[in-house]
Amino acid sequence: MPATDTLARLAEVIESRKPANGGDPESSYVARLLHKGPDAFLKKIGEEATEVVMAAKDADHGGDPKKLVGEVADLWFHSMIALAHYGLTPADVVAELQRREGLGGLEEKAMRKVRGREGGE
Ligand SMILES: N=c1c2ncn([C@@H]3O[C@H](COP(=O)(O)OP(=O)(O)OP(=O)(O)O)[C@@H](O)[C@H]3O)c2ncn1[C@@H]1O[C@H](COP(=O)(O)O)[C@@H](O)[C@H]1O
Repeated sequence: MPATDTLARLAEVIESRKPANGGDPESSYVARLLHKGPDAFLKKIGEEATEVVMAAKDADHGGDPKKLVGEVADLWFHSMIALAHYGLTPADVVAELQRREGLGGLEEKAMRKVRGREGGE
């Protein structure tokens, strides 16, 4: 099954947990975070990003690299709650990655610098 299908299905569940859609903070973790608002889920994103870094550093020191999978899943999941709150979907992120396909990071950085200079003239 394509990974994007899984992300789309999860996005639908998250959407259904919004307060406006009847999400119940008593019975749903997602509804609880959405009910608490951006400070709550943005804090979780910061924590999960730190855990990704820590899992990678552990792997550098002989730990199991597979632990990264769980930490990245937590980061993606909480980022998807933020996307939903701001009216965005994983499809928007995939579209952005598709737009970037074939455009090297160094090339893109050089283009930004040229645009910056032109903007400053
Ligand atoms: N993918 C996830 C998912 N990943 C992680 N989590 C929860 O995220 C929470 C935070 O993870 P932590 O490791 O930080 O746990 P913690 O230390 O208890 O954190 P705190 O909440 O206390 O800050 C945990 O309770 C996890 O169970 C998730 N909860 C839900 N989902 C998906 O969201 C769907 C809807 O969930 P509900 O809204 O809860 O029904 C589920 O069916 C799943 O598909």
